[in-house]
Amino acid sequence: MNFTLEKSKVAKKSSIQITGSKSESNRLLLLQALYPEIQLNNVSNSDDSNLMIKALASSEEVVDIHHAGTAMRFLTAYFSIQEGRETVLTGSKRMKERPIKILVKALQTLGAEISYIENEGFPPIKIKGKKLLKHKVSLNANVSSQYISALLLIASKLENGLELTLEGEITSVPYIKMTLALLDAIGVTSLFEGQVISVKPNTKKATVKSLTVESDWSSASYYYSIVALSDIGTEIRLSSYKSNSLQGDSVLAKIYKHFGVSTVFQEDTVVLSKTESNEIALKLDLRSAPDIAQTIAVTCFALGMSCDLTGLHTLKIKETDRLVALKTEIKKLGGNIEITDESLHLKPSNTIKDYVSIGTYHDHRMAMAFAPLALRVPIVIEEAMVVSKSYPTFWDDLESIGFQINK
Ligand SMILES: O=C(O)C1=C[C@@H](OP(=O)(O)O)[C@@H](O)[C@H](O)C1
Ligand SMILES: C=C(OP(=O)(O)O)C(=O)O
Repeated sequence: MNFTLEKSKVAKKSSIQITGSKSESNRLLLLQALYPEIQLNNVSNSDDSNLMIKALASSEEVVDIHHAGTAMRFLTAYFSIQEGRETVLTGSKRMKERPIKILVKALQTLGAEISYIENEGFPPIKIKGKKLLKHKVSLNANVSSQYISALLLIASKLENGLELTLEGEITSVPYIKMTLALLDAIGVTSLFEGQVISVKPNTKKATVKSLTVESDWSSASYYYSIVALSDIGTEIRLSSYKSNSLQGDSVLAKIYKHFGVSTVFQEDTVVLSKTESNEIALKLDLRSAPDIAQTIAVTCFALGMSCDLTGLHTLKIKETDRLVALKTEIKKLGGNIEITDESLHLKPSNTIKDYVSIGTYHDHRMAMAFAPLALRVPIVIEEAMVVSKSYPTFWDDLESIGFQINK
């Protein structure tokens, strides 16, 4: 269903409760399957986390994880060590286009039995779970960090642990560090030095009984954009966040200073407020925070700023080719935008066309990144419920702060 967002204005002060990080939740859900004594609080209510919960509880042969990339990658590793179990792991049409060969090859090197059902290198795959006896493997680290996290998550349950050698430039590094920090939190020892990560085997129980997931910073990005496009003095409070986050997207606090958004932590609440800003151009390398590229590009466009974003090589294999999708939709709005295989360049423009119908391409972040434009012009968001992949209550939350949405 398409939603029309009339030109809106947000309340001067408002509060939003976002649920747990999808990335932290999907890691911890897998770790909970390996260490059942762990209890989790504030787990993400996203479709992707619900699919992860369902998949881990399923005893069916076919497990369908729809659009959930982390679930696809993490479960490939998980089912590889479920001795005696045969699983077919499949997903949506787009999932069948998202590469998985680097991970499958690494698992096969460790001894896993995995075969391709349709196209070599892509889901669906058939996994015969068994004990993996090898512990050393090298893999290309420049395509997706999810392959590395997947291996690290099962590493402590391998007989000799794991020694991973990362080849090439390591992409999305904070997500790898998040995985290692969560392993550390349950008592698993690891070391990340240069291009090598090693994880010790662990036959003991987890050293903690319960863990609380921090709320999702990628979801917070849309409120950063909303505050950036609002009047000076506008304030939005988001809970439950930490200043020492494991999520790389918490770099938003630093980045949005360029747009006049200040971030203050008050206990577990983060307070965003709009202040003066005179910046007219932004240059950023986003290889550590790819999921906020769409939000930032749209904020710059709305503010009539020029922007050069680099380090975007992973965007082509996400829910859609996000570089092409951004170019197509920003051009429809009247923007002057160019892209390469790893970058995006936006020239300043001072008009935005109204009632443009924004295509979302089965990508939650296309819908959410363009929504703040309703603070400038009326806009239509196609297939608006795609947001449920990471943030099911997004539209209700936007209405609660003043957005006028015709559903
Ligand atoms: O490990 C994770 O939770 C994620 C890693 C990133 O993927 P890449 O490493 O493929 O860039 C990110 O884009 C994705 O949304 C979540
Ligand atoms: C890329 C994303 O998710 P995934 O790779 O897990 O599908 C995302 O949430 O932006």
